[in-house]
Amino acid sequence: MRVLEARGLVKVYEGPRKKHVRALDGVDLAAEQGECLALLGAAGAGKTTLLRTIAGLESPTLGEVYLGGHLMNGLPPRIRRVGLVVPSYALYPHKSVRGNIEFPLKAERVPRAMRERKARWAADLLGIPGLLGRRPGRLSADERRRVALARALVREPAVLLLDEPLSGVDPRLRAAARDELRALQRRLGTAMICVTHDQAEATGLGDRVAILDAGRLRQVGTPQDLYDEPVDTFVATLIGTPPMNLVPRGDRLIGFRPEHLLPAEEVPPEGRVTMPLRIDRIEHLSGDRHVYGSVTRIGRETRVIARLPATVTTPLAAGRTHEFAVPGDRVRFFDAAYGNRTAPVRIGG
Ligand SMILES: Nc1ncnc2c1ncn2[C@@H]1O[C@H](COP(=O)(O)OP(=O)(O)OP(=O)(O)O)[C@@H](O)[C@H]1O
Repeated sequence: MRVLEARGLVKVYEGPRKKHVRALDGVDLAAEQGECLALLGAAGAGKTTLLRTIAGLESPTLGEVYLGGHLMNGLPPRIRRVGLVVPSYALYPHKSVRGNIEFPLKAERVPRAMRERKARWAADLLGIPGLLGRRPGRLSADERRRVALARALVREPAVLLLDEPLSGVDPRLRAAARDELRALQRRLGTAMICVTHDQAEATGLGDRVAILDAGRLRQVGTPQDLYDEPVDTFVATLIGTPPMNLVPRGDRLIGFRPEHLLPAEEVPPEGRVTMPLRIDRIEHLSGDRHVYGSVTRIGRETRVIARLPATVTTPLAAGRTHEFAVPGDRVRFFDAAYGNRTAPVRIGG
């Protein structure tokens, strides 16, 4: 079931010296019940504006927001079935954890007994029932994050909007925090939109990933779709580390991922594209070899990276040239002028 739909959202802000900023420039987006949609984009891409517009904290210049099939334009945030967590968590310092979690219910004049029951339920969900009497100032960053999530969940929203939910989490604990967030969401069955500027976090967290750039959605798809079938060089080089290699050839760019560029003897001859790679440097990373160098023959001489798994034991050394190859079905073609995906061209063996 579709719980959220944004249609043709445009948001124009008046910036300094009356210059207009198009923070959103025609965004169409939908989220299904139980789905986690990761919203990925660089600083200033419009991610926060999109969340705030869905939540009702900003009104769109053009376009509509539907929740549960109902038009939300003009309706205040408190009556929309959404929960929002901002990067700072924005907890009220003078209120206890219980006061913070109950706050959205109080604003709706929910009776005290019901408020207490719901706050307890949300605190149990986040594993923080022991903190209800504390003030935010006495909590760790992780505990504050849990309080903010409990407060966003207490009204049982149909859509949970999380702005950089893991940015305050110690990098070593992020994978566990991500799993926990997904488990929580599955249990509740809400839709979730998570903003991030980290591609690995977006593909790890999202059932689908929406890529926003300068207020426009470049592509929305499963992490696998974006990785295998990027619509343009922006997406191709954003998703995956190291990024996709792009070799200019006439009016095209020939794209292939570092993990698909292997010593030629490792690639079945049928349909492969071969190229000599002059090796500059080899890095060893958790069993893989990252080979840095330049390729020629298939296009203009270009620096590329090949990522070889530990199972590939071909002897290679800096300063040498070795024949490498990419399986034909792994090569992607882009228009050199605009970066859009194009039909394949023959580049020979
Ligand atoms: N209240 C505002 N008034 C004027 N311009 C704004 C306002 N809010 C955002 N902008 C501008 O709109 C654009 C999009 O901003 P937004 O905060 O939505 O991006 P973002 O993708 O969330 O970036 P970040 O990752 O830095 O938070 C930026 O150019 C920003 O400067």
